[in-house]
Amino acid sequence: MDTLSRLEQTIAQRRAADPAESYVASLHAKGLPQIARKLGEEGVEAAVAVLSGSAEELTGEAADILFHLLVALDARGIGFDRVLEELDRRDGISGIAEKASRSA
Ligand SMILES: N=c1c2ncn([C@@H]3O[C@H](COP(=O)(O)OP(=O)(O)OP(=O)(O)O)[C@@H](O)[C@H]3O)c2ncn1[C@@H]1O[C@H](COP(=O)(O)O)[C@@H](O)[C@H]1O
Repeated sequence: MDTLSRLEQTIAQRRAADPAESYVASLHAKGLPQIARKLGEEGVEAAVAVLSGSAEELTGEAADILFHLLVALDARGIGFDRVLEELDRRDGISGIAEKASRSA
């Protein structure tokens, strides 16, 4: 099993754990707004690391954002396979051409 699939499974298992013992459960206990807030925070931290962080710092922030994205998707009942399907659907469609087709 690949790393993201394993993490997705772990997150789903930890959702209903004791919030005192599980960070995933503690996020759920605080609710969707907190899950969304953490994802936003991690996004900003990753963006800052792109501009001024070391390779190590950016790697850590990238891991944080993937973790918090998986927690958010799980909270909304959306499997990561759906995201991968969407990326597969976009495969070979230039972002420039796609944008132009929207304004046509
Ligand atoms: N990959 C992660 C992971 N990445 C980051 N984090 C946590 O995410 C939090 C990041 O938030 P911050 O850096 O903002 O730190 P903070 O200020 O302490 O956080 P808040 O109190 O603001 O939420 C930290 O507490 C990290 O420990 C993670 N927590 C858990 N996992 C995975 O999830 C699994 C289940 O974790 P538990 O639910 O804790 O058992 C673990 O086995 C890991 O595989």
